[in-house]
Amino acid sequence: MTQLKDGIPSTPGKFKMDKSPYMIHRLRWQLPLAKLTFWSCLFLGLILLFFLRSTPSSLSRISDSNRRSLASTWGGPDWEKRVRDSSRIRSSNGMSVLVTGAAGFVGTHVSAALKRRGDGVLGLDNFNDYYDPKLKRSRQARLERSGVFIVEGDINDSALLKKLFDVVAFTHVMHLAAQAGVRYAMQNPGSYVNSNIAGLVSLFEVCKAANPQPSIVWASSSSVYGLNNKVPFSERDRTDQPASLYAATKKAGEEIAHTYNHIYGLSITGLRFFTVYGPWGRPDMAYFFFTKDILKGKPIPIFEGPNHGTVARDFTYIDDIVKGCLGSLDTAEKSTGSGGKKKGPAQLRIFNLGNTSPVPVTKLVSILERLLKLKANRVMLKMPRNGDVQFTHANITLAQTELGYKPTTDLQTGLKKFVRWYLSYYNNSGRNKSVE
Ligand SMILES: O=C(O)[C@H]1O[C@H](OP(=O)(O)OP(=O)(O)OC[C@H]2O[C@@H](n3ccc(=O)[nH]c3=O)[C@H](O)[C@@H]2O)[C@H](O)[C@@H](O)[C@@H]1O
Repeated sequence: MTQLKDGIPSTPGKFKMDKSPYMIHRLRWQLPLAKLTFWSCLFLGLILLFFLRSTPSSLSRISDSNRRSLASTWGGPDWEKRVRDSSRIRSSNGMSVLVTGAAGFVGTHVSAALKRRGDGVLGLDNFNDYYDPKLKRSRQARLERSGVFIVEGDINDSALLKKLFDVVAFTHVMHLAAQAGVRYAMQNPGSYVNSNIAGLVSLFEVCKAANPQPSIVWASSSSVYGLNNKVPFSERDRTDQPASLYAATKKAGEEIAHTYNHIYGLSITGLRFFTVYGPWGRPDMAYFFFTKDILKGKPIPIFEGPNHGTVARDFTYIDDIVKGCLGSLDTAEKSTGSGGKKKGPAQLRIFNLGNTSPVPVTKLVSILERLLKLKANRVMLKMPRNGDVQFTHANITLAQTELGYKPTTDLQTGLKKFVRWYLSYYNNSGRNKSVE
């Protein structure tokens, strides 16, 4: 590209006069053939340059992430032993669970909880840099101390997934690997398609072919309710008006789950998480970066709806979500297929996992101010049209009945635990101070 750029003549003024069709006509006949060929090549080159430059940057980002995943190494007797040891069940009636996205926020908590109660747990994570990978490495170190091995690899790597199922007959898959974040979908759409659609299909393909087939629980999102304004959101409400590409990929995931259940007899449970927060959380989420910016004295952009309308979220504490995930795994029926063939109807479920108590974002900031003993520099902004919805509110009756799901942590209590963790993680440990 640089070469083409460098090839632009230093006297581009010559081209300016070409605006007149008459001049073009005259030049075509007057210039020697060689000159004409030269200018034609240059013109074509410029078109090519323009085309290359206008290619969405997201595509180059996809290939970046592919390159990263290709760089991952796996295999060999030592590696297989670690995989087997980590997946070994240590309690009666325990399960052997492959947790994708194990170095992520929800993945790390679910993996730890499963391990604590004696289930076999193997993590899988590609450690991408959507947010600071150092935080993911810290979560990994914690999990490793409790005996959970995280395989470094991508859910789009079918060979790796097949290998994992060759080494271990997983009874369950907890699929939490995804490209998260509502607003980032406008910057990097390809990443959402790559992880939330292609990655999901890649995982289902391997699960469907496995013998025995595992039962699958996976993370959908409250964002599938999109522009639905019937509150509280019930699983029966319409979900065909997503407000972001992120939501659309999660909704697509729900439909893809239906087909794999229908054709191959895979037992699949989708969980619609409602704005999960807590210790070891995601730095891209508002409660996390508000905390960071209040501490730094930086402005806090707070979105408001039309006519200064309140923007609110059904913030749900991580420990409650973990209980919902474990309840889903525990009540998941077996898949009915084997070797890629369906033998009978299989379970297909969707649950809301929320807190049933929406809180305005302004209130979230007030709680943080009290906990941090600092005044936030609030900047009220009209909610940008970048995928956000004005409010979320879960009806959790179904999860209550079927999973025994009962959230117990209010936002004040949950944020207190988050702030305590945040201060100890970033302030007390010098090695983490650089985290942005
Ligand atoms: O419930 C979900 O399914 C989704 O929850 C969150 O999405 P969101 O609720 O938008 O969470 P945040 O990005 O933390 O935003 C929380 C609230 O703060 C507001 N906000 C965000 C950013 C900002 O600069 N200012 C601001 O007021 C948002 O409008 C929203 O009401 C997660 O980021 C998604 O990955 C997840 O799927």
